[in-house]
Amino acid sequence: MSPSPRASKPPAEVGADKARLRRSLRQARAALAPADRQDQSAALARAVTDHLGRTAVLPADTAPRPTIAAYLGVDPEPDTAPLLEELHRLGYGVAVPVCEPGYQLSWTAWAPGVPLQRSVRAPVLEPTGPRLAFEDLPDVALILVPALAVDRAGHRIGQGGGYYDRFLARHPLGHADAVPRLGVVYRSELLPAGDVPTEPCDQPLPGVFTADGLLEVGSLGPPV
Ligand SMILES: Nc1nc2c(c(=O)[nH]1)N(C=O)[C@@H](CNc1ccc(C(=O)N[C@@H](CCC(=O)O)C(=O)O)cc1)CN2
Ligand SMILES: Nc1ncnc2c1ncn2[C@@H]1O[C@H](COP(=O)(O)OP(=O)(O)OP(=O)(O)O)[C@@H](O)[C@H]1O
Repeated sequence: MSPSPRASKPPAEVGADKARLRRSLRQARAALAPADRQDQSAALARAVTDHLGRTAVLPADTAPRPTIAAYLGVDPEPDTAPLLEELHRLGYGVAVPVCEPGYQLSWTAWAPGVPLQRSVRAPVLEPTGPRLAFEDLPDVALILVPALAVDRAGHRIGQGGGYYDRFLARHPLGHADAVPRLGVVYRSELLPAGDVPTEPCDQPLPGVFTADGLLEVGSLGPPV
């Protein structure tokens, strides 16, 4: 009997499919005009802060606002600097990831002007300040997840380290302690459902921000 088209592929084949898709997504991302990237980054910042304004249960004015677990976008990723600055201005705590051995993430506080250094493990910038376990961040309201693309089923493909899959697997969606997590991509990186190859360890996202706003997976349109 021939395998059904929906039968799961061997892991090595999925890995090769992901590597191919990553290559073409990186090329397409690098080919976006800088002005387009900048416009979309500004619109992404508005999309995230609009969403928080609608959904966050804000404590009294005197209390600190919750923490947003964000990241520092590195060219040609969406530039998250305008977003991080606005979150800080609004009084949110902002934390960004630090790459640790074994593809683990720790977290460190970000504020405008904090000293940054290039990670020894990945081509990203990280604040030099004290590192915290995620569990020690105060009151995290949202995890913003970097991605090269997200499909309309909520499947994400990232840079290939598996950092976020490992991290999110510690607080899987549906568990009582799961913190909301939403992807961040350029418009062209929101793909038809099924276009992102998946492995069992991939952590799905319940939604994704583009420059057009938040798309929740339940409302991402008909299956393709
Ligand atoms: N801004 C940002 N920070 C992040 C992530 C991210 O995706 N974006 N990560 C998300 O997990 C972690 C870092 N992981 C990364 C792993 C690899 C590459 C990367 O670009 N690697 C190679 C490509 C190698 C190849 O061609 O296969 C490179 O040097 O270009 C980037 C980030 C934590 N911090
Ligand atoms: N929970 C996990 N435990 C062990 N290995 C894992 C886990 N999650 C992912 N991996 C492994 O990490 C590698 C990279 O995973 P994947 O291709 O999904 O990366 P990615 O999501 O694109 O990267 P990133 O999260 O760093 O942006 C794969 O070999 C995958 O099997």
